[in-house]
Amino acid sequence: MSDPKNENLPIEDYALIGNTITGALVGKNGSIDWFCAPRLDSAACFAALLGDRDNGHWQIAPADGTWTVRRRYRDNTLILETEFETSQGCARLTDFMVMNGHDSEEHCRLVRIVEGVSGSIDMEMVLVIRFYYGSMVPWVRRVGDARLAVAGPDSLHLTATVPVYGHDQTTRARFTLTAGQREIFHLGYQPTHHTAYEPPEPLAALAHTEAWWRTWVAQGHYEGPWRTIVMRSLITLKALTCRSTGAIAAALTTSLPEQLGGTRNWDYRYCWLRDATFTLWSLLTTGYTEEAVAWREWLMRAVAGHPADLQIVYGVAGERWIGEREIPWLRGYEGASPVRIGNAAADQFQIDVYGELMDSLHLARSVGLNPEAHVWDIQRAVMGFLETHWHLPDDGIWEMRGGRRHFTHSKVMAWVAFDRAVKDATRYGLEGPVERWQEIRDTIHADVCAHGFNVAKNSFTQYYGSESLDASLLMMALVGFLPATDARIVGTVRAIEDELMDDGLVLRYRPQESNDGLPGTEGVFLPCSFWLVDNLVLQGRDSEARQLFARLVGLCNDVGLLSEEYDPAARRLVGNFPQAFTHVALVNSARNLAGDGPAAHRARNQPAATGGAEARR
Ligand SMILES: OC[C@H]1O[C@H](O[C@H]2O[C@H](CO)[C@@H](O)[C@H](O)[C@H]2O)[C@H](O)[C@@H](O)[C@@H]1O
Repeated sequence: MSDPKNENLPIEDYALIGNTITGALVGKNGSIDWFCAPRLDSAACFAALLGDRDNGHWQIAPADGTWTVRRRYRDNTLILETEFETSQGCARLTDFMVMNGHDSEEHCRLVRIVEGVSGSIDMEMVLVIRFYYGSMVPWVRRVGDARLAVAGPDSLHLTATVPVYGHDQTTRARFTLTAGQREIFHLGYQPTHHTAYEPPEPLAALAHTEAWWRTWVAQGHYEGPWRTIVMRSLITLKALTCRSTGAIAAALTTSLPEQLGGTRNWDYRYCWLRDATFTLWSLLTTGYTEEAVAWREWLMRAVAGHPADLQIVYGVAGERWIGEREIPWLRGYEGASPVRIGNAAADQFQIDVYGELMDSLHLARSVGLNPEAHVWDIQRAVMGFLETHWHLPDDGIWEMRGGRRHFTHSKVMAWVAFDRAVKDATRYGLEGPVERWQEIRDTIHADVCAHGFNVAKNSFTQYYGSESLDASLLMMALVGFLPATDARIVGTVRAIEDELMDDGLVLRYRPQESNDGLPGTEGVFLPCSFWLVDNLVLQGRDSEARQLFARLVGLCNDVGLLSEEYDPAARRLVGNFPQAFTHVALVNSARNLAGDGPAAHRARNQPAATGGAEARR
């Protein structure tokens, strides 16, 4: 039953389950092909997603291998139900990770309940555990009714209501399900040195987990249009937050390729200041304040130290060392290699993160989440660093590896940092130097308008003096740098529509024009496509905005999930999955379309529209 062809499933065939410390991807074939434990940035013990079946997976499905599948999440939860319809009848598989308030970050429990719905179906379970990213075969032994798999520091306990047997470094079970019959499998991770293990009572855990998610959802106040898809995005964002540390990861996976068969394969299981602040915007403005407080505490711990040592990305507990390396024994998703863990972007200098940081703390204050006094002290220290560094070239929002430049978007975000510093100091009576910040803010504005705008193209461009376009410029109006109706912004949006789109969706930039230091190319970037929706809304191009939004929502898979990018030629999702950045952008656009989103909120902060005469050069 387990796929003998060893082919990877399409990315859109996966659904997410998780416990807000780690998560797993369940395929439409009932196979869990990606699972890192105990944290989402720990080593994977199922890594078939990035290699072969033998790199670790756990499949429960009808034995004859031919079925049709329907899937859904139980309403407002992260509990997945997969129904297999076969010639023998129908079976329902319910998958979830136990939400247990008392669980430490070192434990994690996966439960799979399979029920006969009709007929009498032969079922099979195949469990291949390979610790350390698919490389380590564990020693498996019986402990009472359970099987215990151990490899060094990691162990997994399997309990099942049907007999299991070991063969060829695989644990298997075969059983027949009749209508109304229920069988339960449970797999728990814990560090090997924790000798005592207590499996949960699965049905009580199911009820508790369902109630946990419903209670969480009920805390929010999003009632606008597209509620189903927006709530699924918010639940996905919550699943990517780390309950124990407050961090917010960019995605669940590493190395799902930006181009099928390509080398642009990166590890996203970390906390980017940029992605996390964006996520915060979505959660905070839909009523989820607890996550904002937890993230702010995470942030203050992570950035503690000299402002010059601030990184753009950290491990989920704030670890600074997340050095990038390749995993040569994994062949890569559909052969896209290398598979990388860690991320060298941690050593980059990216000016936009200062703007995102100041903007998110500004938002937190504006919704009444008044931070402790030391938060402003850290912000002032960060601003002191930015005063002497904003004018330097940097690596930019897209983390290009082709050398530092004066990226226009980076300078705009430096403007945001000074703008929000001035506003916070003025509104809340906080210590300045306000006048100096005002001066620098105005200097940066003039600098961007003088050097980032290309008269011939009637557009802002990727970096000072360049001819190239870049979708990050769509943020200029969204952060309030200029009004969306300013002639220069209108020109930039038009230029992006004319030159930076593929099949009606937005590319980040054209790699061949932008020297990003990498071979190959990539798909269209879904967050940027949502940013275009936001700009269209702000320019009053409502029906075009709605049309584009509907197209983007249509790219969600059957359970409402999106990755980072989309390949219009192959008509497939590409890049890491599910991706916070994309789901944030979806939530923001839905709210912007309803007239109550961040774009409108930030637009209220911006200077009056001008014809842009001062920008001519
Ligand atoms: O495409 C090259 C870069 O891709 C990754 O960065 C992207 O993902 C980050 C996390 O979502 C996001 O913050 C960034 O803006 C994106 O460009 C990767 O992490 C980089 O190492 C890589 O150079």
